[in-house]
Amino acid sequence: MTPSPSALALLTPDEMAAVDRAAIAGGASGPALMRAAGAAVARALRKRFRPCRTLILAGPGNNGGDGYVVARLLEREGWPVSVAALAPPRPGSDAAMAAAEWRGPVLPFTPETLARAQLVVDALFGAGLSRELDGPAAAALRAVRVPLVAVDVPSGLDGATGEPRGFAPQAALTVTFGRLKPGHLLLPGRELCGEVVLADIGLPEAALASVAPRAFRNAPGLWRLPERGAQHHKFSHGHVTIPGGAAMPGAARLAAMSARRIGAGLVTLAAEDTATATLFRQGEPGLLVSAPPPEDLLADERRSAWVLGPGLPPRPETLALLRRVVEAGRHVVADGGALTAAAGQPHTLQGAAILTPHAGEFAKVFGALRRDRLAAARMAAAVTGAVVVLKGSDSIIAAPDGRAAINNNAPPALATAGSGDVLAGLAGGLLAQNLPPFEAACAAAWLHGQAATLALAGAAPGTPLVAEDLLPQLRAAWIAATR
Ligand SMILES: NC(=O)C1=CN([C@@H]2O[C@H](COP(=O)(O)OP(=O)(O)OC[C@H]3O[C@@H](n4cnc5c(N)ncnc54)[C@H](OP(=O)(O)O)[C@@H]3O)[C@@H](O)[C@H]2O)[C@H](O)CC1
Ligand SMILES: [K+]
Repeated sequence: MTPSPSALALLTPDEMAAVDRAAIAGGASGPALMRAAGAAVARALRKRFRPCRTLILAGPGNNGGDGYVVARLLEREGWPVSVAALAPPRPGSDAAMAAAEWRGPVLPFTPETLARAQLVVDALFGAGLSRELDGPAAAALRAVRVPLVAVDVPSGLDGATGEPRGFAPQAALTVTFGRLKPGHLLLPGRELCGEVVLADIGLPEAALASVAPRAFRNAPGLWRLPERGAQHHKFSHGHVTIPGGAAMPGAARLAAMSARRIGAGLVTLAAEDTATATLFRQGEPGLLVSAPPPEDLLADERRSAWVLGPGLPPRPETLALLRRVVEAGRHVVADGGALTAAAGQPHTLQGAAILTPHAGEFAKVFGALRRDRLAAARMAAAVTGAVVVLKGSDSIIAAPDGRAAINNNAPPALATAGSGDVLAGLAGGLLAQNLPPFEAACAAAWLHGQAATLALAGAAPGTPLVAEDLLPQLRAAWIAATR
């Protein structure tokens, strides 16, 4: 079933803290939320592990408070549990109350204590992480050699960015509450969390609704694919134009075949020179091929969407063509050569609808990628006014208004030659069908990942993929998105 946008919402640790405050201001009980959080961790853990010597590493805040609840609930089930407290909870806090209800062993926070554990529950820091992890906390987590279950996030992982601050341990399981955080989906956070369980701890809807989310998990429900009615004809499904060059004619062809398969009414390959036109004419019979120069096609206003870059050289001419198409008021997806042609001059991409850089192209255009890639993608979108798809295993789709989606359905094998051309073609095909740029970019990224997942269904991990394998899967990906 398609999830609702609110179920796809991601909240940063600060936003989650605001939800917490709103819940408590609205009459919810802090200790009850903590008991529900601890119970969710204990439940998830009991499902996956057999009773064994379990050590709870408890920090001074509410993350530690959750840990004391876990200790109590596991012990009640007969587990051999002990707690090692990094620091005592603040007197009078909910965590202090949870700690007072723990009557079992409290061991010194030492390497010897850790060495005896068969399972570690990391309840040191969660949403309240305020600085780099160091000292005994970092040393203890670095020394863990047994499965680790993280409460909310592996301690040290920044829930807003997915980047470790100082250090974050590798968890087998992470149990989080109410909403996922960007850091659960952004690499390396996604890998460090292991399996992620999202538990409902009874946060009131009104409290959750009091914070407007700015980030989302990318999935159908965040966008809808265009509807196709009987009264529609090929022009109402848009016309995509894709200029292509002699150096890499396959790139433009892959983009064009993808745009057709995602429902664009007409797709034209606009040849840069006559030799390329000859090559293009040997392609799919349903593709239109036009003779050079591509600019001649601008007079036809029905050519509403253009994909510029796959297989084009990163030359000033490519950038000049992009400017002419943008100035003619067309929706442009800028990829590959069109992006590299704009190295160091991001303003030249203003007016494009969607930019699809991988990390290397992003750095060339916008400068070295900062550790907070979500913020970097948002910055690039704000500077250019375009939707930016920062491609990777955790592609970030950022809109100029600050909305962002994180895509997490792409298998690693998708990092292959031509894969980006398919993505650009999908985005162009959806733009031509009048999807707004953010929705078109999100849908393209999801369909791309889904097509790859379908192409690899049943294959052993590590099985390679070529971009052409995606094409026959696009129909099934479409169907999956509309269920
Ligand atoms: N709505 C919910 O999701 C609920 C979540 N719960 C749990 O609560 C935590 C968040 O609790 P909070 O008390 O806000 O924060 P933490 O427990 O993560 O940590 C705060 C304390 O840790 C100190 N700190 C922070 N970073 C470091 C560091 N690198 N080294 C040493 N000490 C650190 C911090 O010190 P300050 O000096 O910054 O004050 C605090 O003492 C959430 O993650 C959930 O697990 C609720 O239980 C239920 C509702
Ligand atoms: K933690």
